[in-house]
Amino acid sequence: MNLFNYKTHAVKVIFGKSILDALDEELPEGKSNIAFIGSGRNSALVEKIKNLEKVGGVFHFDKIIQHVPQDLVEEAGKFLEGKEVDIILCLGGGSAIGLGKALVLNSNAELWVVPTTYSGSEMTNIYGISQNGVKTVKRDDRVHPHKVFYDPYLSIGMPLDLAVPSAFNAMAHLVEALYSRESNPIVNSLAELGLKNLLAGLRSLSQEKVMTAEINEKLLFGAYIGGKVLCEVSMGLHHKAAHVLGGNFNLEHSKIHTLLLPFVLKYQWDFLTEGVQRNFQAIFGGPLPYQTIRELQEKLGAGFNLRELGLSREDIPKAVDFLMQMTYPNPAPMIMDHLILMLESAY
Ligand SMILES: NC(=O)C1=CN([C@@H]2O[C@H](COP(=O)(O)OP(=O)(O)OC[C@H]3O[C@@H](n4cnc5c(N)ncnc54)[C@H](O)[C@@H]3O)[C@@H](O)[C@H]2O)C=CC1
Ligand SMILES: O=C(O)/C=C\C(=O)CC(=O)O
Repeated sequence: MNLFNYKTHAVKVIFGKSILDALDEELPEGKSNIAFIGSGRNSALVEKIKNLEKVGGVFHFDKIIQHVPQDLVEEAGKFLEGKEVDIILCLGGGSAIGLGKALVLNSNAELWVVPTTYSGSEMTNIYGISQNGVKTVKRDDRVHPHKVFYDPYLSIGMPLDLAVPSAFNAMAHLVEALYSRESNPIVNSLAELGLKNLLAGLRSLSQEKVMTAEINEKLLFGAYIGGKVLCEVSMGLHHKAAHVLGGNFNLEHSKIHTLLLPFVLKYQWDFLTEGVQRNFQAIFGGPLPYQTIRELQEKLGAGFNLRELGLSREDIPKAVDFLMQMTYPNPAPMIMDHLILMLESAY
């Protein structure tokens, strides 16, 4: 008998329906006022939402900045002051969703999310706000979205240099869930399912070289499960390293996740149990899954290195210092020289 704890969150997921049809069905009777958080790229859609029968007013805040600066939260808060908002509707990537999460902390509105990348933030109770160059990441169940809408046609025009790294960001959540100390049979099965969908989507993309609704559906499904497991179990070295390199050295979020993924999995490999190794091998279809991942990244034009992402070589020991100061469960021991070697090879 396996003994485990499993905490999950109440959220309604509407997968595969056009966002306008889905909103029409999900909005309560009467007239709802909506705070729409999403970039100006969505103005045409906002006009269509305004025309839905069950919509009262739509207040569109269109300034989105990665890592959610505190000043931006205050600016958006002022914009919404005095407006009776029933629903905060975020449409965009992790940055738009992050701003919506910060706003819902001071609001009685429900948080509804339409993700257009694969960050997975729409399925988590995690939020981050940055101030004076420092990003603070917390968990709070009040920021977990109430409803999530996945519309594969909406983000079909996503450029591949955004889609590919973002899909590897989702893969990182699933990979770390598979070896998380808190994992359990439910999270394990979910992680396998998510990885199979992401791999199928990425392999099709590497052949077809163009995003289709079918590929986007697979990637969105993998991202949905990726966000869910990110919320449900603790993450290890990979996420801490991405947090340090992204937050403290300002490297782009999804690209740093992409780069770290094979290097960190290699670092962990010998410390994974045989059962976990076999699980990875079965999912990725080869003896060394970290190699399979890197080869797939190269085929997709995402075989990045730390130098081109903007880190200077002298910053490697500084980054490792930050990592050594953090405490978190991880399969492989944190050994300073080994971590430096890992980042040197990623450089
Ligand atoms: N709280 C959580 O659970 C999580 C939070 N995050 C946070 O989310 C942020 C990163 O989110 P990402 O989604 O990677 O990037 P992002 O939200 O910063 O978007 C990157 C760029 O792509 C554009 N974009 C978004 N969707 C598009 C589409 N379909 N077509 C064309 N352009 C599009 C955006 O306007 C932006 O310019 C980071 O701050 C990260 O820390 C990421 C994962 C989980
Ligand atoms: O940094 C945040 O806003 C919160 C969590 C994440 O970004 C998770 C991740 O590293 O993808």
